[in-house]
Amino acid sequence: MFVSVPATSANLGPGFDSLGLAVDLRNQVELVPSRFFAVSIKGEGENNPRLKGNNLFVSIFNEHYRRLTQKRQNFKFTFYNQIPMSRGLGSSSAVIVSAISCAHEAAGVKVSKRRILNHALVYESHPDNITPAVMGGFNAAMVEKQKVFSQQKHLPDYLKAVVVIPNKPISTAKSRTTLPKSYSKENAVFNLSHTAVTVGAFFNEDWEMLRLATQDRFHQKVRMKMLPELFAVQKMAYDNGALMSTLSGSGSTFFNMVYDQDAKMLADKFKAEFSDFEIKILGFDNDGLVVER
Ligand SMILES: Nc1ncnc2c1ncn2[C@@H]1O[C@H](COP(=O)(O)OP(=O)(O)OP(=O)(O)O)[C@@H](O)[C@H]1O
Ligand SMILES: N[C@@H](CCO)C(=O)O
Repeated sequence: MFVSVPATSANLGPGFDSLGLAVDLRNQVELVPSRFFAVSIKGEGENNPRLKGNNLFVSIFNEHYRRLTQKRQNFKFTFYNQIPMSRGLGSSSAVIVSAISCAHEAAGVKVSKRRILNHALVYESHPDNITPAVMGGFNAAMVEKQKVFSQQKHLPDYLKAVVVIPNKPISTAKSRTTLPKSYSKENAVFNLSHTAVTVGAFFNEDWEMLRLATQDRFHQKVRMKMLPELFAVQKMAYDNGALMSTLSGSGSTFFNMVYDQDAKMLADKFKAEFSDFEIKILGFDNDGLVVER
């Protein structure tokens, strides 16, 4: 059995802890019952010995498998990872969502995507990455009484993401501690109004509106100062036709959305200027969590 989950870009500028979308880059895990516990990793993380032991996936999987079956059973897990770790592309959400889904599959218990999402909230308290990871597409999400409520919009093929992935990781947990404890009314109204128009622009496919609407006053500047080249990345994106250019999650990746025909030109400019960073052109993912039995 295979379970796969896409990478995600969260916040999308002003929509802190609420907005996110899924891109076409996946972590896949294969699960086979086995006499002995075994982990094999291909791709991202394959040289990280910490991931071979009791990693985040295995601990969440075991917790749910035991809850569902009251049994202990060994499995062989093979991970095919494409999502870079701690770079703001939702690697932790992909792991959390795939572990919960795999545990239900292995236990033979049917489960809806909505229920998986609500379980995922226990491990990641903000819903902006886990929601597109499960549902695919663009999502606006909120939490009420420990449940996620969200609205989804599929994204068209004629839009592409050009992602700039720095060689430096940023831990979400650590980066959240650097954010202000409170915001002025003026800045709160700024982010609230820009988030509202961003959501409207996605739903109405008014892509040109995103340039103005996706500005933020809550988190981006503070975080970008940790890697000041990101200011130049954002300027280059806007100078070369980007529809939006935002810090992806807590960083360090920068997410740039463009029309298909502008993607290669922008990617080439980034490659020429930021040779230490990885540049990828990605489509959007409208499927979210996929299980293949
Ligand atoms: N493939 C993986 N296998 C096991 N654990 C992983 C994997 N990918 C990520 N993790 C865990 O998630 C942590 C990274 O989570 P973090 O929230 O800091 O980054 P992110 O999810 O990539 O970024 P963001 O939340 O900003 O999108 C890693 O330190 C590791 O514990
Ligand atoms: N909304 C989260 C996304 C990263 O997981 C943050 O900005 O910290």
